[in-house]
Amino acid sequence: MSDASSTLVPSPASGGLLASLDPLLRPWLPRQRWFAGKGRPVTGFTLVAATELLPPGPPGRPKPDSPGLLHLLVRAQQPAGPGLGAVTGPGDTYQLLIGVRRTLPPRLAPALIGRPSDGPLAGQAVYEALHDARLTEVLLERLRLPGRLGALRFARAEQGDIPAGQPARVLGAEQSNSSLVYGERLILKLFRRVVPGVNPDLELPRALAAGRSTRVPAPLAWLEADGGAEPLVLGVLQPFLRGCDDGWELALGALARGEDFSGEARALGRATAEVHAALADALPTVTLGPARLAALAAQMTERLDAAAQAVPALHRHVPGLRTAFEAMADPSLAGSSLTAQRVHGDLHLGQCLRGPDGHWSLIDFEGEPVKPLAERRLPQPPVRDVAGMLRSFDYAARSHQPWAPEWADRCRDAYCAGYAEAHGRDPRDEPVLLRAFETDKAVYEALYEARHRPDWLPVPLAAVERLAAPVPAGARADTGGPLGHGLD
Ligand SMILES: Nc1ncnc2c1ncn2[C@@H]1O[C@H](COP(=O)(O)OP(=O)(O)O)[C@@H](O)[C@H]1O
Ligand SMILES: O=P(O)(O)O[C@H]1O[C@H](CO)[C@@H](O[C@H]2O[C@H](CO)[C@@H](O)[C@H](O)[C@H]2O)[C@H](O)[C@H]1O
Repeated sequence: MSDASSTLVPSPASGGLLASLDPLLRPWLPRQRWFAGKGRPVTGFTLVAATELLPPGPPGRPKPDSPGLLHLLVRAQQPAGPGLGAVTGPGDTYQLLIGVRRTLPPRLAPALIGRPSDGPLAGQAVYEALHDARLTEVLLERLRLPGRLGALRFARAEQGDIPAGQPARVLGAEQSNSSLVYGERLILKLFRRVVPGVNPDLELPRALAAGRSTRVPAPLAWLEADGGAEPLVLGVLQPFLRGCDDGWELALGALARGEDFSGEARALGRATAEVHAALADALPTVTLGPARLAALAAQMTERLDAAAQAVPALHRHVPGLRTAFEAMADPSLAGSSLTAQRVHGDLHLGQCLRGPDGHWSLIDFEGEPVKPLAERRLPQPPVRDVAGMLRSFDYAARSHQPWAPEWADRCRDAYCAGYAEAHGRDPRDEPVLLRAFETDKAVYEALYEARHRPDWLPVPLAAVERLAAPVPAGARADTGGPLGHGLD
């Protein structure tokens, strides 16, 4: 363990701090859902930055035991794992919000991280601050007032109210990050694993807001830290879309009731196409000629090979899956060029929220969390998002007992039809591309599930089996064709 700072200046309060937190954080961090380095031991921590957002009150007076709020950026040292990609190499940086109290009220007991035995916080309760209403209020107040504090910078959008005094609740634990909902009016997403550079989850919603898109909540404020050449985006505050249902829950509900979901799938296709059109208007597009398409195919093959090292069940499918990427690299099959633009990057049913009026919004533009930031920000063929949604209908159908393949086929078709209505291009007319992107996504999912939810691994593996089968020439990607479930 070392307290050496990197490019960020630790506050004076940080001396010896990390050494005393180390024994607490080592077992606690890997248990967190958002911890990206699962499966490898944490061998130590380096302090990147420590900022006191609220100094703890002195015990006794004026208020007995008022809490302190400490903002920490810590680098967790881990041995690199095989095939796990750059972002989970040694030294991912995590954002922690730490509450400190001498006496922990019983309601905060589940948030306890531990009590350091030495150092500046010796004997005090150190806990996850997001569960303490007093501390989440401090965070909101900071976001209302732009400015700097230590390594942190608070910024506000030119437009949009941020109401004060909103009580916060922590959103459910099944997230790659952590979110606080303030008074059912605002939602603050706090990124957990943070990297320097422009974060697409701030960049794209801001660009869409500037273009007056109604499909994405506009950022109201954000929090960054100095990160050398480029800042680290730590959190984004947005309006909370009240009374929304997410597409995943709605799809599972429809399945459970034996209901068709193709009307919603069609509306989702339209919403996706609208967001794509707005992104293409707002941000640069590029043409991918044969060489760039071949390079893209090569990257997908590399990802496949790396994933197969980490997920042995993928091994026997590698030759079949490679054919999907080879076909994409072949201009006679895939066409000689296509347009790439900024896309969502990790679109699935859980990222789609339907309002009480039936209007669909898209959220979470962070991209696939395991990919390096630079890669997530590259223009991509929009079919990447389409493929993500097609996979999601398949996921929903597979998580239903009994498996409902026709339900998924209808949704997949309707989604593409809706997309075509709003965009003018039907994704099913590009079966080679669609198969390549669906394959790339299923491979990503296999890696994701192996790492985070091993019980779910059979879901992407079933798709892998289907996608590894050779495609007859001239086939169209519809429910009766090679991308449908007929081959399962
Ligand atoms: N603006 C919003 N309004 C309402 N709910 C939201 C909003 N943004 C996010 N959510 C809810 O928060 C959950 C997690 O948000 P998300 O951005 O997907 O975080 P993560 O990247 O950690 O998964 C979503 O599934 C959704 O239920
Ligand atoms: O929402 P996140 O940004 O955290 O995305 C990650 O987690 C998702 C699961 O929560 C994962 O999505 C996969 O499972 C979904 C069902 O839970 C399914 O609808 C998606 O199609 C499937 O990809 C996503 O891949 C991952 O990046």
